[in-house]
Amino acid sequence: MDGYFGTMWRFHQIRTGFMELELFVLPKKCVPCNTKDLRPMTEEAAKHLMPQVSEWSMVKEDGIMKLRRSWTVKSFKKGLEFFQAVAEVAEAEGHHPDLHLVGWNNVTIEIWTHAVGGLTENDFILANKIGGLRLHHLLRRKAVTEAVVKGKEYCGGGGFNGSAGGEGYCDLLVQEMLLRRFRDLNAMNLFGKIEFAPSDFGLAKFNLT
Ligand SMILES: C[C@H](O)[C@H](O)[C@H]1CNC2=NC(N)=NC(=O)C2=N1
Repeated sequence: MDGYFGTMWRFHQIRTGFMELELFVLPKKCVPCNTKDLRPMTEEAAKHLMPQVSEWSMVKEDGIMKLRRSWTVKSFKKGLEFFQAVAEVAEAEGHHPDLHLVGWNNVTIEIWTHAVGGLTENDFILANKIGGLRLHHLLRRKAVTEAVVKGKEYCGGGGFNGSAGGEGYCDLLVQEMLLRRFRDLNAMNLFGKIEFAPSDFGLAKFNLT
């Protein structure tokens, strides 16, 4: 059964046995912010949609709800390149984020609908499109550091060496945890693909391609 939630949401109610699954499908395109009777969504409605933009957080400042996400870029100039890529998307959507570049390499983007002083579907659409940009070449390779740290944590004495890859000794349970973590990092598509080759005698190798 399909239904509509608010002006633009379409969701499918899929009866899977006893459970009713509601999948919210983001509309493809922003609407002009001066569309008649466009109004800010409630905090409840916004929370319902946050799983669609899982890498973003929802914040409230001076009573205004916004979507926020941060990255660390390789350099100041790469930060501006990052903004340029975001600007292309924003211009195409006719909907614009607030861009912050502080401490030369810390990027934060906030998205909200100024015309209504809160969140609308446009903000979620734009967040999704920004999240879909392949910008890992501009970003500091936190993922590997994180994976290395995780590796060290998980592997105790063994640990990993090298930032663009490495190997370490860890038991199969730890390998399973690392595999899941690397899958999450790869799914975020923020950095190069991390190949993680667990082996059955505890030698876990990973490489950032
Ligand atoms: C008419 C056009 O939709 C408006 O000027 C747009 C431009 N971009 C915008 N971007 C955002 N984030 N909020 C707005 O209200 C907005 N208004």
